[in-house]
Amino acid sequence: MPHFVADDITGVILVGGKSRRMGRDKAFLEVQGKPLFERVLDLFRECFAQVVLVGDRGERFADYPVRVLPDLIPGSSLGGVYTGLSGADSEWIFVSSCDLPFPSKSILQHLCSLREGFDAVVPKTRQGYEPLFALYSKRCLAPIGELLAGGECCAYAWYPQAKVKEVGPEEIARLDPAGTAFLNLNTPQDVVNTGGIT
Ligand SMILES: Nc1nc2c(ncn2[C@@H]2O[C@H](COP(=O)(O)OP(=O)(O)OP(=O)(O)O)[C@@H](O)[C@H]2O)c(=O)[nH]1
Repeated sequence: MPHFVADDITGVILVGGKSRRMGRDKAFLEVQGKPLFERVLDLFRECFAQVVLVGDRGERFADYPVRVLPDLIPGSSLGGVYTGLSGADSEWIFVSSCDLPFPSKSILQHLCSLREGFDAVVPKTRQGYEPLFALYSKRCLAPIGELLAGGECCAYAWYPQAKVKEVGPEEIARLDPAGTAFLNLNTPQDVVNTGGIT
């Protein structure tokens, strides 16, 4: 029997977007011999009973036995969160972007343990919110949908309309002493800076 962190949460990996700064599809950028999105996929499969990808050009993932949901509202990562929430069978989803080389299981577990009484659980480091490695319930659909319908796509502009639990910098630092959990790769220089990446 697998020991999931939670079998009532769907893991949602965002694989849309343009990868303009990277100049090539970030999802398939290899880190230590494995495509970036697959590193998150492996973690999510270990943690959650269901995992889906959200993004366009689903045929890119034909070799993987995973469901791909096309964006309902294309053009932003928040639209991807909205699609994940709409399409998931479960009340809760855990969202990750596909460009985190070192997604943290400790942070994931901690966030999941705090959801009781909240609509979303979101890390907040000294750099600000990390909405693309966070937990959302379907109660977030309405405020996110309203924001997107108004043409806005700021990932956290809807927080005042929901009960959002913030997990602050001290807690995050304790769970991620190396400080790599939210490192994401946006440019070829980011890849060089990270080192050890082929
Ligand atoms: N499903 C979906 N995911 C998206 C969309 N835009 C961005 N993402 C995802 O959100 C995460 C962060 O993406 P960004 O780095 O902000 O944007 P990007 O378009 O991938 O890259 P740039 O073109 O360089 O800004 C990545 O996992 C992307 O795959 C979108 O419109 N739909």
